[in-house]
Amino acid sequence: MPRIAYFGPQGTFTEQAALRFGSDLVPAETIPLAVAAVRSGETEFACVPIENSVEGAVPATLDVLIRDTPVVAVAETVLDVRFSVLVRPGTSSISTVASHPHALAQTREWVAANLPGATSIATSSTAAAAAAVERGEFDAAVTAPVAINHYELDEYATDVLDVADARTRFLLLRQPGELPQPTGADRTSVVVTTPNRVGVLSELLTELALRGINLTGLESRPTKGKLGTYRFYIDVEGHIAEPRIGDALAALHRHSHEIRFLGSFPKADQEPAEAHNDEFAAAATWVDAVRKGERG
Ligand SMILES: O=C(O)C(=O)C[C@]1(C(=O)O)C=C[C@@H](O)C=C1
Repeated sequence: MPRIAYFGPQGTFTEQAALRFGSDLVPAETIPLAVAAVRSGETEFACVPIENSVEGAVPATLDVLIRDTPVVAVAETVLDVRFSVLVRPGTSSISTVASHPHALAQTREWVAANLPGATSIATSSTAAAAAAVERGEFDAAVTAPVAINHYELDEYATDVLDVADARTRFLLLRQPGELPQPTGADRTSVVVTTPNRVGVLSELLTELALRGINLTGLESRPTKGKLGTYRFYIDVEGHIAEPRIGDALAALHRHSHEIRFLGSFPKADQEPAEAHNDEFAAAATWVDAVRKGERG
């Protein structure tokens, strides 16, 4: 049974996501530590959050994907996000509310309306906030609903959320190896650093558009070097095994200083991509025949 390091401690949303991939779970205190477990070979996989429909990309995950030796995503899953507010039994007044910054951001209006005057405090994860409340450090924690099973706390409120239908997407990462088979509904992810000149980003995107490739995500993060220099994280529909995707990635390689492949894997929604692969295959067959002098 492969071991999966996950962004913990026990009771995080990420633990819920990781349980969809396996049951031999190893909690890590931070996202970098979860990924470090894969890089060192301590676990085969790591499960980490990558983006939330309300708060956007998870910067800690973007940053760790580009550091050190490569890791690639082999699967993803999407969880509906709904928070619980947990308190120590007998709590009568709440003046501090702790949670992961993404969770605090998604419940800001609820906290302002229901716990006026309470101070929000950021913790490393939602479950770390529950543990801190249990220890008496804060009055309340904004957590995943499953956290109630792991900590000696009471539910003060459930189904807490400012924006309905919030979702978080999680990746299952491992060291590079054999790629998952294409399914017809895949996502491919790369990160590139480009030369700093006019139009370079539009050139990258044009390479995708010309091949009928649907962009599903574009994020930038500072290179942490010179001010104003960025890396671009590009997600597209399709699998590197498809000629048009392979061709587009080769074009991105030509346009960039650095490129790192972050995986081709089945999309959680399994909605087939509009691939036009038959047209690309027919065109390649025609070029091949022309080269051989068999067609005009
Ligand atoms: O702290 C957790 O429970 C997590 O799994 C992290 C995380 C996130 O990074 O966005 C996951 C889902 C929620 O949006 C809030 C926090």
